[in-house]
Amino acid sequence: MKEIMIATQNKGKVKDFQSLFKKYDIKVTSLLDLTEPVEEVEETGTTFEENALLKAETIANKLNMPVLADDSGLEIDALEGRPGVYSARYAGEEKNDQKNLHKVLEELRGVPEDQRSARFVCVLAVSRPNQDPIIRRGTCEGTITEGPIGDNGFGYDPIFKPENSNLTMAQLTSDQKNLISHRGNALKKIEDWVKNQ
Ligand SMILES: O=P(O)(O)OP(=O)(O)OP(=O)(O)OC[C@H]1O[C@@H](n2cnc3c(O)ncnc32)[C@H](O)[C@@H]1O
Ligand SMILES: [Mg+2]
Repeated sequence: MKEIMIATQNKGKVKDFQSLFKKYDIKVTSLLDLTEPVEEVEETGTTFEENALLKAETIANKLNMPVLADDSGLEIDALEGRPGVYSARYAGEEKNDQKNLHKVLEELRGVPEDQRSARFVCVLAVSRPNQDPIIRRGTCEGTITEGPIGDNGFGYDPIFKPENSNLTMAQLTSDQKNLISHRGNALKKIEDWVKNQ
């Protein structure tokens, strides 16, 4: 079976990719599968594109093989785009999903529904030896709920209601999420590369 290495340490992303890659018959491996753990790549960029490329290139050079990286986050209009590229560490260095989403809810307290618009963003970067990288962005528009609902997914899924849905992302199955998600939309744009693996 073909394999793709994803330069991530995030279990939620790995699960999303496992279900996204099912139809291509591709096995997903990630940094969590390596016998010798690699140090986390410092995300020093100010854009999703910069950080995705940084993660892909660093790990591709280290492992000397093609690598796919994902940099993603939540942009909230009422917060001028925050948490944005800082989504993973919004409430502190320890990267706690619960603390992050409660910080967002607190900051949006009292903001009416029609001003709670937001989008998930996912930038995928492919780095491969001796070839130019591929960088593509996918988004998913929606609104922020007033409290967390649902147990599926990860990160900000329990407080994000995709447009045209009465359910939060955390109430969808992983297949339902992937059909409409930022990650699914970005992956469609690199499908040619995926099929050639
Ligand atoms: O860098 P890697 O190792 O891939 O893992 P990470 O968790 O640090 O990932 P990012 O730097 O890309 O930060 C993205 C954060 O945005 C949030 N996020 C991204 N995709 C999401 C999704 O599909 N559902 C909910 N939250 C998501 C979540 O909080 C992530 O921790
Ligand atoms: Mg990260």
